[in-house]
Amino acid sequence: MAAHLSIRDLTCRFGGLTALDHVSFDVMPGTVMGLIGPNGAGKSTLLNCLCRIYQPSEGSIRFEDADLLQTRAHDLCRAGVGRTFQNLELFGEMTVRDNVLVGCDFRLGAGFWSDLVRGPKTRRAERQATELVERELEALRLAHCADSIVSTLSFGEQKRVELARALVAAPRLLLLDEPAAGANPSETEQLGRLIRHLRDARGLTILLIEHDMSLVMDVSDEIVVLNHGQKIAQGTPAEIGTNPDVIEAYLGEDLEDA
Ligand SMILES: Nc1ncnc2c1ncn2[C@@H]1O[C@H](COP(=O)(O)OP(=O)(O)OP(=O)(O)O)[C@@H](O)[C@H]1O
Repeated sequence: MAAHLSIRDLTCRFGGLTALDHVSFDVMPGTVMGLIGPNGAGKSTLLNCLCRIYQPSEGSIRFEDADLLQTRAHDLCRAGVGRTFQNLELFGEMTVRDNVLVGCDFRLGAGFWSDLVRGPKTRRAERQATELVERELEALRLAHCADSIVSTLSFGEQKRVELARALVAAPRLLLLDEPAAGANPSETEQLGRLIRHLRDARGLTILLIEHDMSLVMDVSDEIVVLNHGQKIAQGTPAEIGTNPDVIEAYLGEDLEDA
């Protein structure tokens, strides 16, 4: 089976600092790849290269048939790549429903002239968007608070709003940037179930960047470990949990208990 996401020799330098050093790995369709590493390992840099925020110095990133390095940041959604953010990037004073509706923007635009006069195409697109949003709110157990102002919700609910907004755009690759940061243990457990559901029921390919080792070990099919910008290991959670190089890199953190 061909890889869904293929990263080859990805290298990113900031002046004299090599934040990513010839990192290569593949993510297979419909699997969860965990990306871990101690602070400063290069995880965010890799995500920023994927999201076209940083321009790597060398290497390639292919997703399906596309060269992602030729894709502009604002076209990633159209290319099938969705993401959530480490620090929630929501419109705090808007309702849950309106926040999620924002995610439909590219998918259902009817065109400038139709939108201007609110023609039939635009009205059809609006109906479709409403249906999509309601479906996603239901799926993510947010229907009960659809009309609530986002900033009044719990942290876990806000995380689900962000996820719903990414999902209405029907991504095929989902990038999750520390989704468990700030979540309590029960929210993290729910998140794990949700990630597995997105993989198993929707067939999404997921790249999960996460510090919470219990979540990564729980949901990942495979894990890539970075340290000082280099890939030091790749394998199943069981292999990674007992890998001496990984344990060495995480000295002080108990991987086996995670
Ligand atoms: N825009 C930048 N300019 C200069 N250096 C940067 C920049 N972004 C990241 N770095 C450096 O690159 C290295 C990797 O950082 P990065 O944020 O990718 O690590 P990380 O694994 O995400 O760490 P953390 O888990 O702490 O978020 C660090 O030494 C960091 O200081």
